[in-house]
Amino acid sequence: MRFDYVTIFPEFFAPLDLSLPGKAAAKGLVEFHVHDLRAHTHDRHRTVDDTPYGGGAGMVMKPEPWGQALDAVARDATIVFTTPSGEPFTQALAHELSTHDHLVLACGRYEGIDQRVVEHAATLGTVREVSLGDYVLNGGEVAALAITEAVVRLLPGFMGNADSLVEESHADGLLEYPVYTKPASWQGREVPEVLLSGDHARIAAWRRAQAERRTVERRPDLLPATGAVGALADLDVR
Ligand SMILES: Oc1ccccc1-c1ccno1
Repeated sequence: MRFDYVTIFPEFFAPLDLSLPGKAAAKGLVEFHVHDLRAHTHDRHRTVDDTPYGGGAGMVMKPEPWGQALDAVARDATIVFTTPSGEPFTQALAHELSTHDHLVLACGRYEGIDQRVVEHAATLGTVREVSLGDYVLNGGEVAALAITEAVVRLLPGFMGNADSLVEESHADGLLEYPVYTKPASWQGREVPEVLLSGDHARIAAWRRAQAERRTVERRPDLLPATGAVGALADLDVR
């Protein structure tokens, strides 16, 4: 799987050589290519932005550098524009993107990228406008790194123990249950007895109930998708 990044801050992607993405690259599972948008400017000041038509505060990213950059790297790719006005990035979308061979992460700044760039990108490949969440960042680079990590860890052969992917939060539409490890007693706080019982059926039931309770308490918006609403009436999380 190939990832291309178009950004005015290429140094933002230095962490890709570290940790999980770095190991995936070393395993030959992925390759990362970072492109400086300013390499596609032709004026002395390497200009990438200008004032918005229609007025308003801030600056808009000019179409010409983006058009040239995407023409160079994005043909037949899935082009992901990270933007606060995009579709929510979810575990389901991470899974979907992990099945694509070539992702181009287009990292906007300022008040955004001229909309005609998105239209042009759709003539090159498949366009997705994706938001990390309902908040505002200074640019799309942080979102691009988060999307990269969420996608790369789903690639076959990447996670040493693929079983761990099954029980993660959102893997089954629920939040993850609470986890414990040694010591069994810490500062007078005990590990729930059920987890020490060796009764795997009871442990599984307790974990499911805990995951459902957490989801009801913290993310009720997820419940219709899981069909777990009916089971919540008789939750037994002792
Ligand atoms: O706030 C942003 C600014 C630029 C590019 C992306 C974002 C963003 C915010 C949330 N997800 O993406």
